[in-house]
Amino acid sequence: MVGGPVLTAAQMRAAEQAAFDAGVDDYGLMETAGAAAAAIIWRAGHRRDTLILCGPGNNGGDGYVIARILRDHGVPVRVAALGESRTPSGQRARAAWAGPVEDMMTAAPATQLVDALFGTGLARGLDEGVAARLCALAGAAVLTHAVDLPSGVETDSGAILSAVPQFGTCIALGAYKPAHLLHPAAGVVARLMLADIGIATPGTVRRLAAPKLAAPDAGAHKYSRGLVAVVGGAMPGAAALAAGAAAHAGAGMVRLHAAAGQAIPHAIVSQAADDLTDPRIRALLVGPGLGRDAQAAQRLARALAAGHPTVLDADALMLLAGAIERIPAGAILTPHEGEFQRLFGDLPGSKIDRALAAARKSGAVVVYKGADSVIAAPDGRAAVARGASPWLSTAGTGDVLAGLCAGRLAVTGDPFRAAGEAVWLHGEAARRAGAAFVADDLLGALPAAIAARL
Ligand SMILES: NC(=O)C1=CN([C@@H]2O[C@H](COP(=O)(O)OP(=O)(O)OC[C@H]3O[C@@H](n4cnc5c(N)ncnc54)[C@H](O)[C@@H]3O)[C@@H](O)[C@H]2O)[C@@H](O)CC1
Ligand SMILES: Nc1ncnc2c1ncn2[C@@H]1O[C@H](COP(=O)(O)OP(=O)(O)O)[C@@H](O)[C@H]1O
Ligand SMILES: [K+]
Repeated sequence: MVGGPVLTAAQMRAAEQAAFDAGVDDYGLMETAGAAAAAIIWRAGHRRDTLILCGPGNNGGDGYVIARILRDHGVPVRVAALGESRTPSGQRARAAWAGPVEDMMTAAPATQLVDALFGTGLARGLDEGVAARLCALAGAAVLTHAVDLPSGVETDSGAILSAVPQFGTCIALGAYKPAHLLHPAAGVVARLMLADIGIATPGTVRRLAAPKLAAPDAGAHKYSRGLVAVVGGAMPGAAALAAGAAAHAGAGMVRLHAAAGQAIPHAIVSQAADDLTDPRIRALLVGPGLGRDAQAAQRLARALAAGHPTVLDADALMLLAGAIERIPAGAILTPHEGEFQRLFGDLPGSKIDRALAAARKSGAVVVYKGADSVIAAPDGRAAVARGASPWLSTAGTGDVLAGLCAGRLAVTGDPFRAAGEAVWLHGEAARRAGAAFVADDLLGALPAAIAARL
């Protein structure tokens, strides 16, 4: 479920320093990084004429290494710099290129553009003229690659500090950085590649990867696979969507506690009374369509008192604003931006930092939703999803996600794992549903999304 590590600029520098302290050669590491990036660019572009933009730091140094290697492969390469190289490794790489270096502001465009202007050392936005030139050269190219990061994005927050063009590929060196996964920066890159540079990059924040799921074993029965209880409320459709998602997510049985007579899938057991005492309940979901009146507050209180592993979404989160101490330890919370703000206020740092702080404060696994969903656990683990379909921005998809969380929680008993699997399945179902789907369509796409991970 967890993929490659996600390191901030400071953590990446520390990882490099640890490698240097252990005897790795400074310039050798740049050669390794440049070679890894060059291999990816060569596979994409072969002998297309190429312009490599090199900045003054080590990102530029990578660019000179890439230029030399591509030239050795017979690629017609030109290099254009933004000033002199200021780091010892960058200077050495430039000397080893031993070819002409044009001025970036006047260099002619090429079919393939490589951006090696700035990476993790970017301190402020590019000067307006430089950013405009980068955009013009990228716009004139057919293939575009950003080395480590697109120049102009803030490594740790994913903010865009100056105009950045769209890149076909970004080659993350050694580890992902938050800007590879967090919006708006994540949106300027179509394809993200991780290049191994041979150093250890330890970290508890990872990219969310495809999970490995298991089919029920031969002796399974509906209760052994997990009973999910969904507490419905004022808006019956929301709880019905969530119950359907929980059933498709692998739970053996789903009970929907809602007023009788509403349309729900036949597989869902409807029960009018809120009898939540059944000890076989492995996950309880409350929030979608609950409402926020006194009756809703009462039903929430009963659900929390039942003491089952709990998923809290939507109205339940709004009702708990100002009372996060009522959130049971080990629960899963699935707030969107508005709900997150109401629950936790204005926390500092990146979306990853905020999700981690919220998980620590609440003692719950927090699924901080959006185009870049962050799943954070109180113990400091986090997984960041990239590339969710923007078609998910339609009513009811959050209810489906909450149901998936409950279903996976019933199956696995592990809130962090369950939340990660749910976010991945939700994203995969959306990808399979294509364009212009509605929340109900996600349910139909779930079996194939699950089958693909068995
Ligand atoms: N430390 C290492 O040996 C390695 C570093 N690597 C590369 O090095 C990059 C980091 O290198 P650096 O720390 O040198 O940083 P960068 O190459 O990202 O740029 C830093 C330089 O640009 C200047 N600068 C920052 N923002 C500017 C702006 N808006 N306009 C003009 N100048 C600006 C800084 O003062 C500094 O001189 C990584 O992203 C990666 O590409 C890789 O080669 C792997 C090995
Ligand atoms: N622009 C977007 N791109 C990708 N995913 C999105 C986008 N907007 C919303 N989502 C996802 O869609 C779901 C919406 O949930 P939510 O806001 O609770 O909606 P609702 O309450 O209507 O179900 C979340 O899983 C969220 O991560
Ligand atoms: K770059």
